[in-house]
Amino acid sequence: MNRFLDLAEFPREQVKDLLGLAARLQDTPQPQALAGKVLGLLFLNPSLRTLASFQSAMMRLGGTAVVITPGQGTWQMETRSGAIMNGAAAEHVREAVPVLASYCDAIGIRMFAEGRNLAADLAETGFRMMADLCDKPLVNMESAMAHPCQALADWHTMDELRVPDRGKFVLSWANHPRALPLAVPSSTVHMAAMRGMEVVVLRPEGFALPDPVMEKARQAAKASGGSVRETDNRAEALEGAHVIYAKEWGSPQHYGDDEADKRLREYLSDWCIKESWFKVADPSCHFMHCLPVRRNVAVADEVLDGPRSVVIREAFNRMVVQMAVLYRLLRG
Ligand SMILES: CC(=O)N[C@@H](CCCN)C(=O)O
Ligand SMILES: NC(=O)OP(=O)(O)O
Repeated sequence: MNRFLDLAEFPREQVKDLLGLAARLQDTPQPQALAGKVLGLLFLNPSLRTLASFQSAMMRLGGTAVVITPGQGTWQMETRSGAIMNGAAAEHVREAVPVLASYCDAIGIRMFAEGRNLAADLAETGFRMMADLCDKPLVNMESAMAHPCQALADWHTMDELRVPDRGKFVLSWANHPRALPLAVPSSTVHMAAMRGMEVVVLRPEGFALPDPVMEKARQAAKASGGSVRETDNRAEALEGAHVIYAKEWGSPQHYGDDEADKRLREYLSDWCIKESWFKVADPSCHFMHCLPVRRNVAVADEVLDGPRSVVIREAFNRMVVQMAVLYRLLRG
């Protein structure tokens, strides 16, 4: 394994192997496994979990991490091809990425969707360009359409909680003041399908996930024996759910049109997940969210502070599974 860009690039057995390694590293620390290794982390967007969990994962395995945050102590970076660089950016990623890679044994890159052209973001044009600049093992720390480290951590979290492999997984749209990217919902729906679950995407009209995202998840479900469907019928979706996973995302129909997206959500303030949503769910039902989350807009305090919420465990498991990813990338 020399790239970790999308769970879809790995057969199910290899993902299971990574999860097994993560569990072993959790039980039996290996503080020298990556001694002398250097990980470079390039953040073109903000982070708490990804930043801190990669640094701590690397340190727990005896390695070290270099963090680059353009514009905050580092030169602002240009990403566009052919740009005339007479603005704020002093350096282009065409130089910055290979320079960083030359100091490091592996690189992580975070580069969110541009959010203007859906087809370009679906094709991962930005992240592909960055990946082509890097000749070292590479980790996707969230691109336009994928957040594989989050997906792997969420799979591990469900295994720990003994959520049935064939359990019902509801990915519910949640409200947010602005249109958020499709990376997490896309990766999440695919991960749950790959795990073999009965996946239901619950979302209001206008927020259906793009066809290629649903099709990719359906292919994964076909291989695993799971299923994927979408609905706007809340009661039917939540009935018997083993997991309710909340995520905010922008309307694919109005991609790049913030005003139209905003008008659509004027009437959607009741898409704030409350305890009452769990009434018809399975009694064991867990609540998941990748964080960060806006309290009482996307999810009510009573859910985040209640016993169903496993959001802190999910965040902790980012460090656990990333130790396995780094181990495989740097030691094989
Ligand atoms: C608030 C926000 O921008 N959320 C980002 C990051 C989520 C986790 N990395 C998103 O929705 O993709
Ligand atoms: N879940 C997640 O990736 O969080 P950050 O954006 O804080 O890294």
